[in-house]
Amino acid sequence: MSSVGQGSNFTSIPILNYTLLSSSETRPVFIKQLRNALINVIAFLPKFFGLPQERKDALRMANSPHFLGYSRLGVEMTKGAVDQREQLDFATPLENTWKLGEPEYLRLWGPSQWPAEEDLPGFKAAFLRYLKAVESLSYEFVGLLAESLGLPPDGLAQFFDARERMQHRAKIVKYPTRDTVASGQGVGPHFDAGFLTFLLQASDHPGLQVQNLSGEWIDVPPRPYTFVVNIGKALESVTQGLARATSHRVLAPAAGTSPRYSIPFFQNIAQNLRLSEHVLQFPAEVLELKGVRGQLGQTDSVNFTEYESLPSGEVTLINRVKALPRSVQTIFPYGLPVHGTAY
Ligand SMILES: O=C(O)CCC(=O)C(=O)O
Ligand SMILES: [Fe+2]
Repeated sequence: MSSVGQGSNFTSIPILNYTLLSSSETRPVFIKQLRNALINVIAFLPKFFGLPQERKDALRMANSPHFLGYSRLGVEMTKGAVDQREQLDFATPLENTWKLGEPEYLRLWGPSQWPAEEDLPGFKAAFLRYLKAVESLSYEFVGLLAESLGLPPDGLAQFFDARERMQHRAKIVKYPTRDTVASGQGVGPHFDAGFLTFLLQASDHPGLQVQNLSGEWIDVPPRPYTFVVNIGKALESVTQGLARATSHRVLAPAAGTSPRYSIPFFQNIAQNLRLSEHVLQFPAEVLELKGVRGQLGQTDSVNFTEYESLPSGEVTLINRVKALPRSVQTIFPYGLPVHGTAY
């Protein structure tokens, strides 16, 4: 498993071997289960995207107030420009408990739309296993991260509700080649929302890039059975910038090659937090590391800047509204619930 970000600037992506952290007998078992889960889900990607268009459209995101479902090529936008990708968003299992009068952002978590069993036997079961394994890894990582920043192992636990009341999101993504799409923007420059993203590059394609501390774009080549771990904007905020959010993008695969596939898992934080009310006390020697890093270059990504001022769930809703304007028109026919700064 690999990770971006380190004390000094980077021009290639550092690799972190999670298995070296094994201290108990259970970890190797967990790692084996995780690897099996990865192998099982990768095989479904061309199968799902190869379904007849009407079978995929039956799961359209506009059916879901939770923004979970299928988005056709050309409906999603980043920084106001169309992304050239097709995707199915789903999430860890959770019933929605929103009631009329409560904030709209509490509608964001709820059940997924899964492909019909007769269309793709085993799809739902394989992805539910995958979600469980990566969710568990993500919580372990948060504990390690807290320790690495000089906090107690549970020092970041206040940003999560009880596990059974949390929902984390994932999706499967297909990037067609430049032969068939209108631009080279697979997905434009952006930050992810919450704490950590575990991104599985599920085919052997270049295209993913991250911005280093000087603002240069660095390739992140896929390595079999590794995750790219992105730092989300909420984690940057609660760590007072010690962990800098990963600015990243995907370039469409070259003409004459084949489609690229990926599976990001986005670790959410609780929905009703105002991060400005949760100021962590880091040891002075850890805070000093920011000075060692020196002046940071500009990033091209501009989203999720509202964490300081708005409830965390609202920040996510603003992003969904900006990124998926067409789905929003159907989900909120009487007008948009929130208007964030334009990006
Ligand atoms: O497909 C990828 O490799 C990256 C996807 C991504 O950054 C996202 O959907 O947030
Ligand atoms: Fe991303």
